[in-house]
Amino acid sequence: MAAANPNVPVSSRSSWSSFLKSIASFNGDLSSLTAPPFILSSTSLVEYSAYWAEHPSLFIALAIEPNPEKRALLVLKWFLSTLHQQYSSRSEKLGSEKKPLNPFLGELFLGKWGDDGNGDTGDTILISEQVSHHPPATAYAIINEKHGVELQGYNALKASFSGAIQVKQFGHALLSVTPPGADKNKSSERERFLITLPSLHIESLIYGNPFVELEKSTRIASSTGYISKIDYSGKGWLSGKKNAFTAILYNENDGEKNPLYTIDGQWSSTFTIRDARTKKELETYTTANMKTTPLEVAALEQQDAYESRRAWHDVARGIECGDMEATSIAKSRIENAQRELRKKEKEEGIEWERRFFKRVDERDDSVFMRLAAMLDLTPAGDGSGLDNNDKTSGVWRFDKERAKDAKPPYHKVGNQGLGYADE
Ligand SMILES: CC(C)CCC[C@@H](C)[C@H]1CC[C@H]2[C@@H]3CC=C4C[C@@H](O)CC[C@]4(C)[C@H]3CC[C@]12C
Repeated sequence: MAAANPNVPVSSRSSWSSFLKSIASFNGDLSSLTAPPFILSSTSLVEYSAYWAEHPSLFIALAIEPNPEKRALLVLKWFLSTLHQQYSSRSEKLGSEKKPLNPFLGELFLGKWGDDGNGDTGDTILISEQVSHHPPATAYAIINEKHGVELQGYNALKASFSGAIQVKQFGHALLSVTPPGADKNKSSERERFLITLPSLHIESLIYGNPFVELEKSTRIASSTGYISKIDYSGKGWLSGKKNAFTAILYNENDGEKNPLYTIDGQWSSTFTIRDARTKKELETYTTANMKTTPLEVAALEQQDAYESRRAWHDVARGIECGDMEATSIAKSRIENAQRELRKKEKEEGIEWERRFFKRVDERDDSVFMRLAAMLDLTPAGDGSGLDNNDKTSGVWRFDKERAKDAKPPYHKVGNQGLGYADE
């Protein structure tokens, strides 16, 4: 079937067939799959953290709303608005999902979104770091100082094959908002949200134009007592449409049988928000109407050696020119250097020091524990997290101290610590 596939370039048809065969027996390590060049992306997975805030005005809108119920709704709306960017922007732009570069330990992706012209957004900064290589785990922090909004999280994947590539995400995101009038420096005055990550699978692989479909659910709990439940379904399911979902928002005291708001539609195109009490339609959100704000990243020559685009530059160029030999030489250079570093660390009995994140025992965070309990999630009890510690190499939190003096652009974070062009 794949051999006659119009989505696969003629020169790649036989390699696509063997790729499909290799998937059927793969061991769950997505990075070990040798995919044909036309499906390779020159972007590293560490960049994907940016999808959380490509609409800065929706991100900061949370902090401007004084009513906690409405704030919870804005959080849900913002979360839903990120799904299009996270999961379908690549297939829309490039014609299919692509296989990203597998980040190396310590790889960084740093940038900022400036004011997006939709009001007084201020700067929103992004720090993304590969905190583990075996297993691969990425951590990120997205911070808008001006409005006191901060998102942080980490994620890792577990893949398997059963007719389709199935991917379960481990990890979670934590959002912290300063409501109007609250002091952003007092943690007791900040409102916090715990966000779980959806599972997904890859569709249309045999036709050569793979795309992501979300599965199962996302739950969001807020420290003011609101819970959102988003249930995903795809083409073969109830609504019959791809990328479909239904969501409810309720107060924990009322229970999910008494929702305050409902939202349904397709996360990749349009969805409708309704007041569940009056059944009144409040808003129809259309992804196509939402322009993304470009992330500003330092020029290559100003970047640190560990910054993703600089580190992968030669590999990316090889992929873009379809020069697989140059790609593989450049890739081996990175892999060998990493192997050397790991060897040296082992000899010295030390561990690679993460630049912006640290491992924590989340049981020390009582608000987090309450949010987890609201969603019926329990840590393993050994400090290994809500999510299997083996899969994420620990519970990762942003270490503000380490980033304290940092202001964008984060040039030259290298071995000199956090330094700037103007330093
Ligand atoms: C396209 C086929 C041939 C290869 C398989 C590529 C795999 C590795 C790709 C396809 C879609 C990708 C996912 C798409 C979106 C996200 C959300 C982001 O916040 C974390 C990474 C995550 C979860 C990606 C992980 C890697 C992924 C699962």
